[in-house]
Amino acid sequence: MPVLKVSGLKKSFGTVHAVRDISFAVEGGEIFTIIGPNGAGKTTTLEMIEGLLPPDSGEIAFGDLKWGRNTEQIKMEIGVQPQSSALFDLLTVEETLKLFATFFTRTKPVDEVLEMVNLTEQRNRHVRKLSGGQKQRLAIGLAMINDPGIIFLDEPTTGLDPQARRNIWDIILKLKEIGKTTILTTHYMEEAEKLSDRVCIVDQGRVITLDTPAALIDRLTSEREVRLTLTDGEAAALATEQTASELDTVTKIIREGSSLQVWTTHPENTLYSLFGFTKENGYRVEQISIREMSLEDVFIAFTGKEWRD
Ligand SMILES: Nc1ncnc2c1ncn2[C@@H]1O[C@H](COP(=O)(O)OP(=O)(O)OP(=O)(O)O)[C@@H](O)[C@H]1O
Repeated sequence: MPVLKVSGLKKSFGTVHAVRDISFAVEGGEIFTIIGPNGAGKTTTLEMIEGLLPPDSGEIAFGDLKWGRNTEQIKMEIGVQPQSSALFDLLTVEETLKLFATFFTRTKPVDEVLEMVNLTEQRNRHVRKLSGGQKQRLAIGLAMINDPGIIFLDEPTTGLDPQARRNIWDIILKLKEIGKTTILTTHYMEEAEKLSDRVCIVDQGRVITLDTPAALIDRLTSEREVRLTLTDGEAAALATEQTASELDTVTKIIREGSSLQVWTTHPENTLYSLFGFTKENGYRVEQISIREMSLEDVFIAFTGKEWRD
């Protein structure tokens, strides 16, 4: 049984349809990531699931538990990372954790939480003195203070530098190691690809597609981009372009000077044919590569939009 099942969620604000139709199920222990462009409805979806915002319609079930009927039990089972702007500047890290611990009957020892989010050394530091990354780690610590099974992290790495982002990734992976379920939203494609067991792409309030990062990428790999650069200049590249355009497996070619980008359904066969041609004509190939597909390509293919962080 999934630990969370969401069916047909809808939410409008006046005339804005923030969430039009969102359904998915999350299995225990997975890192489940919702990605989508600005305004796609990610935060609205999370807030409905977290019980902070009532949906206009749709169902949210944590196993057998539902908001309204089992509100107190659900609050014990989930951890929500507060916006770091909601932290109290004049409290220390430890005081903040202890304060949040008073909201719950069951709590994880503060020392363990400090250790998990790597803030043991900063335990006596005031919140206002923390770096952006440290504040975010504290916010994640607050989400785990009641030792929940399911943790919601809404864009935990937005605005952080690459090292601070990686520190947060380590915490998310540690949570997985100890069997927690994490539901994450992010703007960063690389992050979704690296961390997620499954990725749900949302756009305009709807689920566009949902699968493992590898499976999503596989769906696109029927076509690959082969790049080659010839040492013998533009004329050689032109002739090679002509040959490539006659191959059945080639769907698109872009030539810039002596470099070619060739999209093909069969990269190996295409390369054999092109190498045959260049060898026959005495052209030398300086560089060659087959580009790896990324989750970013999947996003563009499914939404028709360029990805911007
Ligand atoms: N309280 C609100 N009142 C009115 N409109 C809202 C409210 N909250 C969200 N919206 C609108 O609903 C849409 C979805 O917003 P939401 O914040 O859920 O998207 P998001 O995917 O989380 O975006 P971002 O990546 O920018 O955080 C947007 O058009 C937003 O302006």
